[in-house]
Amino acid sequence: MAKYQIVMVRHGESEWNKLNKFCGWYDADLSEQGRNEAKAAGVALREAGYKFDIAHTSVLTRANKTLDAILKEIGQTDIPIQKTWRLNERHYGGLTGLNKAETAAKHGEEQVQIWRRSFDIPPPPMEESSEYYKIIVEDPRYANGPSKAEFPMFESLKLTIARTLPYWNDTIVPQLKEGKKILIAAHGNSLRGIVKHLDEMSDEAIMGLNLPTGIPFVYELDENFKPVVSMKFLGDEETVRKAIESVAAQGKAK
Ligand SMILES: O=C(O)[C@H](O)COP(=O)(O)O
Repeated sequence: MAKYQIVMVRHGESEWNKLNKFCGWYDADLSEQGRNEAKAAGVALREAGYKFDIAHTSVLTRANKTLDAILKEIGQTDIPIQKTWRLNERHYGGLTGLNKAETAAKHGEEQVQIWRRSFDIPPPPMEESSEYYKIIVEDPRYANGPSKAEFPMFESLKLTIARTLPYWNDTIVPQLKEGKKILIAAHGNSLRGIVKHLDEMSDEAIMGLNLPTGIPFVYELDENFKPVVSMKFLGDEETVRKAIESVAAQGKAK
């Protein structure tokens, strides 16, 4: 029997999703479509009657704004919001800012698929000479963490999970145990990490999972935090399928 329930949502389309660029820790804003998706996510949650006690999000604007739009739509802008770098998108290293289709044309679709979806093969590191290096490393939102030693220059999904899971275990699970109703607004790969953990997906199986932007999904968990209901999307099947396929297709050479 389900004891706990938690809702998660990947941010709406960002300006860099729209341009099909590897984004990672670059702080791209929502696109107009992304703002609409965030609002629609709020409408879906409102219509399904969801209410929350607390929300968690990354320190990146696209996730924060998605959360704000949802809370506005469900009339809950006053609930506590906890922001953490641990829910950030994976750091895309030296790929940050590159167009995914152009990268596939240059290095091959297979290589891009490995960079995007392999469990433990990381992208190349972000060099200090990158135009994004300082913008990210010196961003004041990281003043309280990650520490210099923890600050990533690239991340595989495995490395992403290694910094996301402690937050799940030490912050989110205790709140669920207290009976809190929780919403997480985060990113494709930080959420894939949580999904992999909850559904005990193999390193191979997780490669096939793409999360759509802006469509909330629900987990119902038993007393041992094992899913009774897994990844139930609040959207019609066809819309969800198409949104997932379009994320998967981002790595195809045109
Ligand atoms: O950081 C990014 O580029 C995306 O938000 C996630 O990208 P991916 O689907 O290529 O992993």
